Amino acid sequence: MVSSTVFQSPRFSFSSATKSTAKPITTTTAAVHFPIRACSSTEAAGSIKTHHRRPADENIRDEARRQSSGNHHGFSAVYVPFNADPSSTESYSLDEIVYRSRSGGLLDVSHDLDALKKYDGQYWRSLFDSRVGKTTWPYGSGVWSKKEWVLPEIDSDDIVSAFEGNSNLFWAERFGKQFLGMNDLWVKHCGISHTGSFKDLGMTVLVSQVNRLRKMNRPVVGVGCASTGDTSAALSAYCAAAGIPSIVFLPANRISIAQLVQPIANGAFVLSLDTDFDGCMQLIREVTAELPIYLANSLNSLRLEGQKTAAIEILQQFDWEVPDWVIVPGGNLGNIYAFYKGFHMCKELGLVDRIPRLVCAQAANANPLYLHYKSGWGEFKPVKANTTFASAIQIGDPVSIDRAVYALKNSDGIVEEATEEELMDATAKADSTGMFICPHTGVALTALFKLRESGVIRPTDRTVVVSTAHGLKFTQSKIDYHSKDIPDIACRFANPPVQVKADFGSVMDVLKKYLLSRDPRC
Ligand SMILES: Cc1ncc(COP(=O)(O)O)c(C=O)c1O
Ligand SMILES: N[C@@H](CCOP(=O)(O)O)C(=O)O
Repeated sequence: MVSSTVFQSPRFSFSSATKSTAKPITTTTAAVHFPIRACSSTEAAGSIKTHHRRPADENIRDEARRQSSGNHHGFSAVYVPFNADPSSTESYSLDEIVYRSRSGGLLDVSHDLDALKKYDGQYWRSLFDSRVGKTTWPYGSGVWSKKEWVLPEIDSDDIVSAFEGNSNLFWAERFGKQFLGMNDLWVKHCGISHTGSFKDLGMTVLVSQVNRLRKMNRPVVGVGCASTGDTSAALSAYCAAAGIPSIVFLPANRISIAQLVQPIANGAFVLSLDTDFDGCMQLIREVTAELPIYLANSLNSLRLEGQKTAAIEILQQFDWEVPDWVIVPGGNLGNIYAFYKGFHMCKELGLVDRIPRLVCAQAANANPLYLHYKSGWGEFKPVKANTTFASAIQIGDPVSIDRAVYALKNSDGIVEEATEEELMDATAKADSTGMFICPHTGVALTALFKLRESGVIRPTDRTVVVSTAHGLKFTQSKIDYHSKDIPDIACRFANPPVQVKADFGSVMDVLKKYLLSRDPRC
């Protein structure tokens, strides 16, 4: 007999290749200068075997410092107004503390592409491939393995990293076949990461730059963010690792316990505010304009430099073949632009010859981008975001709206939405095939279901769904679903535990019934 009371049972503790003519970049691996040329990854791996272990009293940061060859290649980046008129000359050093352009618009980190183009696509592919899976500082990180494209001028010694990135690209074989008739469906597990979400990719870059600014005696006493949970978790962890004070503004009672406890445990100064995320965002912007607190939300374009590496990684994991679709759940809308930027840079610099079509997926309860798209990109109107199980994207007035629109227009993109029932059903279906995804990934999967049903995405299209956070951060939503404890939602795929008397006969009866129901011959 199935009963929701079994969730109190102690057994179910639910209740609680062309060679470049330019001089090669010298990168350090284990103990020697390792000139990376346009070589295959096998060649690179072969060289590693000859390396000696570093001296016992030296750590990997010391080793990188000793071997540092500096940035002799002239790679550089500056802030420029986002989507600026080509005639604009406005730009700022990344060592300035600036989040907005003179006209109040967004900024973008602009790389010296001419310098990067001195090396061809094969060169960059080989360089990036040669760094995967190593422990060399800082290239062991999936973000810093692309350092020349991220923050080319930062000293490796200033980098704060947990060797984030290099996340699993999972072939969703059974889910794709059973529910979607798809053969080439993949999930990029960005949530399998240091603090359990893709925010680590951006935060390693932002906190590293803050570390550099503080060493330069710039007025940065702490770093602050507004958060629906994941940004604050990443910020507090990276700041704690570097000994930098972090301050987080959280909307009271709107984030999961697992997310709340992360900044608390990492020693952040946590303000729980009686407002929603948009209210917190407004407050942190006002506060960072007055106090020496550096803004860590994705309004700060530094973050997106790290996040864009997930797109590069996807290409790399497909051996530099381009997928047809990439689906990303969207809230404050920095990430969809970060993906666009990563793909676009790879095309611009000759690593690939096209970019995938992007889909941004929103919860119907917090869908300002979807409404904007449906209006034919008319006038953008923020909304009051309602409660959603996808709580990290409960955002009504996204700061990166202009970036998202740009990314979608330039990738022949689509915006979809998911109701609460759709996103929870999609999550349960995915989990039933061995995943354990967060509700935001459920939003992205719902978009995929809809685009498959309408025939826009074809059965053979290579499709990547970006999973943005670890499912373990959102267990309460799964408990509610599998308890069938959600008003107005049928919870059709719930799988509650069965309460059964602790005697052999009762257990056998239940098991026989179950096995019969599962026997394909019956
Ligand atoms: C788990 C999760 N998924 C998706 C998003 C959306 O990312 P973005 O705000 O960059 O659109 C966020 C944060 O907003 C998040 O925390
Ligand atoms: N989901 C985010 C919301 C803030 O987004 P950000 O990318 O602008 O920091 C969070 O986890 O706080």
